[in-house]
Amino acid sequence: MSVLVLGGAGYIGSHAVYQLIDQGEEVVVIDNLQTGHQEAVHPNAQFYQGDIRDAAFLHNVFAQESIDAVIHFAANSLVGESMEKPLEYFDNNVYGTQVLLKAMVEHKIKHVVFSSTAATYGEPESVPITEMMRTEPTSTYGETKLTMEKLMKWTAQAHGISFVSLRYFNVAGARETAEIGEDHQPETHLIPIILQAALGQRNQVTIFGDDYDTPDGTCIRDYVHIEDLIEAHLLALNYLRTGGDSNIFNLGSNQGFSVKEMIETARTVTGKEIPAVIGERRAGDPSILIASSDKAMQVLGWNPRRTLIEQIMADAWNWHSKHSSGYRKVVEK
Ligand SMILES: O=c1ccn([C@@H]2O[C@H](COP(=O)(O)OP(=O)(O)O[C@H]3O[C@H](CO)[C@@H](O)[C@H](O)[C@H]3O)[C@@H](O)[C@H]2O)c(=O)[nH]1
Repeated sequence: MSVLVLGGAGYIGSHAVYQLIDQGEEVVVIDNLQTGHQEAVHPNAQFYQGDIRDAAFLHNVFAQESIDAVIHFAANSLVGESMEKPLEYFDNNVYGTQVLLKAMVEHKIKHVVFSSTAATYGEPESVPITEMMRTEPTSTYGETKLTMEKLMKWTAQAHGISFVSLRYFNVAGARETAEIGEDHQPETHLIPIILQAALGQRNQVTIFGDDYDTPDGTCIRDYVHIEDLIEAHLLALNYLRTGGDSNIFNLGSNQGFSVKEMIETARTVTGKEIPAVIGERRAGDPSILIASSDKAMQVLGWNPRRTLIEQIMADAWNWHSKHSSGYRKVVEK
């Protein structure tokens, strides 16, 4: 049987495919290559280019392949962009998931691991954030992911499907062997931006606000190494295949670093100056997001091992310095 990875050419999906293949799984990848890069797809995966909103296309893939489980990463995921294009986000993320679930029901596929986000919580009442806390997204992106979780919950209940939703905090780093890494277009994520500045591809990093209620005034985030994060997906797959009930888990490292601390860490790791200036706050940014991942540790047996921020930064730098233009030829200044 194969695992179907939807969005397997994106940053997180491509890392999942590599680890699944390392573990001896047969992998089928679907990606529309809108935000993914074909070079990121593992050469041993069976690749289909197409869109999950295309019901006939999905039906053909399910009919051709022997699939027992799906890992669903296929979604637009930029908070800022989602505020400008809400309909596009609901269409791709929510409607796409509806089409997927319909195909799963038709083809009797019983398990799905879902890529969710800390953005489902919005501004937290307190940190660390547990899965029991209120979900009140402050962005369209977070709202679409929460809606996708709800679609899954009700469909799963009615049709005997089991799902695990994994709410990621700030995913960072790259595969240690550096075949694949983090490259978004346009780039809005902090670590790639810092490292592009270290490579001289940007003149500086703009810190989005230094007047938050945090020790140095800049936003605090919980950065989790992508390889640890993907290990949780493999554990979730095993959990579902062995009869585990539908469930939701946070994935973070239970520690927070400010934007200033991240820039300082990058200066140490890269040995580069990395000029930084203070800019305006970015709309929709909560001041502090830190996960409690205790539930994933207890129920799934998750054991994140790459929790040193210097190591996360060093692995990101390893990929960026070897692929200085990402998956493209031209990098925007
Ligand atoms: O040029 C930049 C880019 C980012 N930041 C700040 O750096 C922090 C991290 O930003 P970013 O890397 O864009 O991540 P988040 O906005 O925290 O969102 C990430 O983490 C969320 C979960 O917490 C996911 O849902 C999102 O998909 C993912 O982009 C935030 O405080 C930003 O304001 C800057 O100061 N300057």
